[in-house]
Amino acid sequence: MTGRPTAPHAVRLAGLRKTYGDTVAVDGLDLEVAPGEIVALLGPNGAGKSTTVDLILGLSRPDTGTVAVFGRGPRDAVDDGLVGAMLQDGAMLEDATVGEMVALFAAVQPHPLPVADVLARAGLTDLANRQATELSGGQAQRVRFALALVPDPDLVVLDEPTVAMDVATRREFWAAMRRFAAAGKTVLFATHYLDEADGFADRIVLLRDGSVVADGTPRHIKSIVAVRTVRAVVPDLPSSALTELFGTDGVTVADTGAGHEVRIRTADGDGVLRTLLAHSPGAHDIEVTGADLEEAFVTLTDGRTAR
Ligand SMILES: Nc1ncnc2c1ncn2[C@@H]1O[C@H](COP(=O)(O)OP(=O)(O)OP(=O)(O)O)[C@@H](O)[C@H]1O
Repeated sequence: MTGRPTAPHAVRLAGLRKTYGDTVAVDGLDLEVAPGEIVALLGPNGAGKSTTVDLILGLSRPDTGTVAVFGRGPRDAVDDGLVGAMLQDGAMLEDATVGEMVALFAAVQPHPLPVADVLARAGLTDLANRQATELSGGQAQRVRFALALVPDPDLVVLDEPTVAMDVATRREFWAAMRRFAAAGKTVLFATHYLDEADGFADRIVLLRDGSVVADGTPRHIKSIVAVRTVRAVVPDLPSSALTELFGTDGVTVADTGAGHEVRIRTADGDGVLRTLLAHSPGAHDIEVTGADLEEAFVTLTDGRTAR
């Protein structure tokens, strides 16, 4: 099949399972990504992100379940130039410049973007004549990004795209991705970086042990766990009373001289605040802060943190 897709889903995974020996890398994964969505696959080491990416790109086959990319098999979608991929370990060609590498890849695509255009979009115009093997880690990542753009794809799939990029390069990279997505394209990226998922994706799929444990906007993920931190200085209660009221789990008490500074992590910020003020009317410097994605992630993955 050729031509631009009209399928309702950019990616559709159904009942996907992939094992390596005794290791279940992907465990009954169902996922639908609509055209135009920007989706982050977020999870700790070994959650199954790279395996899922490989299955979507047709680089490996599932034990059971199905993968459809714009309604086609993943290999067909790639061959038709619908998918651009940026993998963690894409090798650089020996004896080729950056420009030559991009041109070589463009030559085998059904509807490539012009090479100069790709180089400009990836911020590589000034590096076009550099040997591909003589690039810094961050520059090599930009070449991988350029190769993902070459097919003029409708979907890009990125596995940990900003590893090895410094802060400025990372910012430029996401700006380029935003321009790509603004044209109505679909982006699916795997990441450990909570701030990137939060800042760039409009949907986060949180994976653990090969399954989806949460799926929604960053705001939704945070609302599921509704973690709040209540902080206050309590001048009129001993720390034993604070422990009696709030327990020790998620509670820290520090002696400040002018009283105790207490921090309480809770799903019920309002309730904790009411109890605190009922027992300590003199409590002051009170702060209630909402969950950030890091906290949501830790809670949803049973305390296991990203990298
Ligand atoms: N080729 C392989 N052979 C054996 N086991 C594998 C292979 N690829 C992945 N695994 C195992 O499958 C599980 C999922 O790995 P995967 O690389 O998909 O996770 P990930 O979320 O991408 O992790 P990371 O963030 O560390 O890249 C892990 O337990 C991993 O050790």
